[in-house]
Amino acid sequence: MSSEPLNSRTAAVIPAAGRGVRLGPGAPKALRALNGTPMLVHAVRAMARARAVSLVVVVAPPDGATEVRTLLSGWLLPETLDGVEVVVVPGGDTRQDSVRLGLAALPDDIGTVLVHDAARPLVPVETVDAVAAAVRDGAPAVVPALPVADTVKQVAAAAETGGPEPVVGTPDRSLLRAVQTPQGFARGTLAAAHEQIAREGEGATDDAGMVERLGVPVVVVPGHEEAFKVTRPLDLVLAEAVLARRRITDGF
Ligand SMILES: Nc1ccn([C@@H]2O[C@H](COP(=O)(O)OP(=O)(O)OP(=O)(O)O)[C@@H](O)[C@H]2O)c(=O)n1
Ligand SMILES: C[C@](O)(CO)[C@H](O)COP(=O)(O)O
Repeated sequence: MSSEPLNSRTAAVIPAAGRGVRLGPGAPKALRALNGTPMLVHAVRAMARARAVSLVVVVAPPDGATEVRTLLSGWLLPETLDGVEVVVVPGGDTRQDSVRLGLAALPDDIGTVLVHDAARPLVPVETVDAVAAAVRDGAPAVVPALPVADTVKQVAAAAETGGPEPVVGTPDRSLLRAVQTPQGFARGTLAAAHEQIAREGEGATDDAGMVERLGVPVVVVPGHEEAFKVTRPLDLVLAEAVLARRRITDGF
């Protein structure tokens, strides 16, 4: 069982401080529009719609917190947020730093934390609810994930030759999962994982990976195809197509 008090609240931390280098030149990725609405606004709405979430901490580019605050106050009218509070703090040089800075902004009564990439703006609310429920049911760390569709090859550590890379193995695909966000945590577990990683000076590309290094169990719940990460230009095309379909089928 989780050691979090039963009456504690759930917050979502949204790291949104990345540049979006792989997306190509332009504004920071989280501020770029999808069908006219900034990606970050979609992401905040996705978190605020979740039953459990009562606070959203947006981690803005290090020098962009004021701009992001202004942008969000224009897009997110309080009456559309159903009482969910939105706070903006400046981020850091890496995703890991940004999440740590977001965690530092949480009030004491937050016991469950969902960490969600601004770059996954279209995650369905059912996925967010499932992650939050699994944490509140006692799992200290929960990741949504999908089976891997491609066969995956492991290659040798980068050679300097620039020639073809030698394959050293083919992991059993049925045991692999592609993980998404939001990843959900008992707050104490996530804070301890970030503290350990910062002390050891190591890096990790996701928060659950840090928790694994603590030796704390991480569990997987089903992810969703629409929770994909907008990383490269083609992902923008897919995201806008999903939004256009939602407008027809769901009316938003
Ligand atoms: N210093 C950073 C770097 C990344 N992120 C956030 O982490 C999430 C996942 O990162 P990714 O998709 O890799 O975004 P970028 O770092 O912006 O992309 P790229 O690597 O292409 O520059 C994004 O919401 C991004 O804004 C962050 O908050 N702070
Ligand atoms: C957290 C994450 O989205 C899980 O898939 C991913 O690890 C972020 O990685 P990136 O290198 O910042 O794209």
